[in-house]
Amino acid sequence: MIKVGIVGGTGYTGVELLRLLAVHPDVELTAITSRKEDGLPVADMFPSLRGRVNLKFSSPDNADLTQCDVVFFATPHGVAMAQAPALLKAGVKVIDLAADFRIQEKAVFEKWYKIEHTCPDLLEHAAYGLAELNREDIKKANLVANPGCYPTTMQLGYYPLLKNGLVDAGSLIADCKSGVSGAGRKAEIGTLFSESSDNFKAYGVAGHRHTPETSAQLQRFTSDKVSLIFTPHLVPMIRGMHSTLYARLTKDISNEDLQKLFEDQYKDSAFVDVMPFGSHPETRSTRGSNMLRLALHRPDNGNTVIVLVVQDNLVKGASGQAVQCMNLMFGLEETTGLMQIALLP
Ligand SMILES: NC(=O)C1=CN([C@@H]2O[C@H](COP(=O)(O)OP(=O)(O)OC[C@H]3O[C@@H](n4cnc5c(N)ncnc54)[C@H](OP(=O)(O)O)[C@@H]3O)[C@@H](O)[C@H]2O)C=CC1
Ligand SMILES: CC(=O)N[C@@H](CCC(=O)OP(=O)(O)O)C(=O)O
Repeated sequence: MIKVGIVGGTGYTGVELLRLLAVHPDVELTAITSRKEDGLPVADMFPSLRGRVNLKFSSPDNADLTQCDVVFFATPHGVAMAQAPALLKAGVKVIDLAADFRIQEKAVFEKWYKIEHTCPDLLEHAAYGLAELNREDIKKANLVANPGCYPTTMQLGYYPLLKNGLVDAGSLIADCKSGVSGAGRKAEIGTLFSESSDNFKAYGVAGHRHTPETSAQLQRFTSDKVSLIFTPHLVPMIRGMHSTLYARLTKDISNEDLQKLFEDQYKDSAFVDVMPFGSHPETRSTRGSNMLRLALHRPDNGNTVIVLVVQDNLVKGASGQAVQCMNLMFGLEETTGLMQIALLP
């Protein structure tokens, strides 16, 4: 059994890890931390876990995480980098759900996150945790940087187009929407019920930290210069993400061939569903599951291709993706413990 520790067990991605790992056949939950709830039984805070998780929260200072085989950091940016060096030295694998190891260039990370990077020497050793595009690196890694939720949709949607040189890499526009749980469980005015329900707005239009993360990864897929305009929006729902990705085709290709290209690309990826051409994927078809669904469109058969992508921001966009990486790091079947079907309605 893999002994698992979770730092940040009271947040949304933390409790989502607990939901998935409590029924994972190869996992023994070993330590779950919270600074505020030290000593509280986990199931007292989350009754959905009664009878499934018998541990208590412990303070991060007291938890002996070195007894774990792997530690997930479901914490704000900057927390994992403080503890990862010692854990790695003790032979513990680390999966960070925050951005500490996502961006290879220290200066770029510090510019966008406004935090000094305290272990830049580890950046080159971190595998970027998007299994569909980086499976072999993740299998060998001791340190994994789990991607941001929006970047997951943008990369999986744009990858086949860029890799095959079909679109102008300088013409990428991503119009993305997230449910409110994407902002985490901490109290903030913008995520109060009376602020975010029955309301809709864009944010971060002038610049969002997922742009440098996504651009750097997309640039790996093409020698052409990538230019990405990314606009996130907050939608009045709890879970779910919908990304509408636009690009200009530069090659003559039929819709059938375009569709086949995507189907071939993801035929061995259990968590990417390429829907029939012209479909309209719904966020609820992914709710609670690790599945990302996408569909291609081409209005008036013109030279604009649109990729619609949906996922659950807390599963494929965060905790499910992290478990997928853990499976690969420990030589398990990638899908172990992750085959839940989405909740309807
Ligand atoms: N929500 C989402 O959809 C996604 C989130 N992410 C990323 O995952 C990470 C976690 O997000 P989310 O679960 O939403 O966040 P939450 O705000 O819901 O939870 C944060 C957790 O971290 C703990 N924590 C906060 N500060 C510290 C600290 N200094 N040391 C140790 N523990 C700390 C908190 O518990 P306590 O205060 O009790 O210690 C809490 O359990 C973030 O980096 C986020 O950007 C990534 C993809 C999607
Ligand atoms: C709705 C909402 O606020 N979403 C978050 C993104 C959540 C995420 O993916 O987080 P990290 O990349 O920060 O880990 C945001 O835009 O900041």
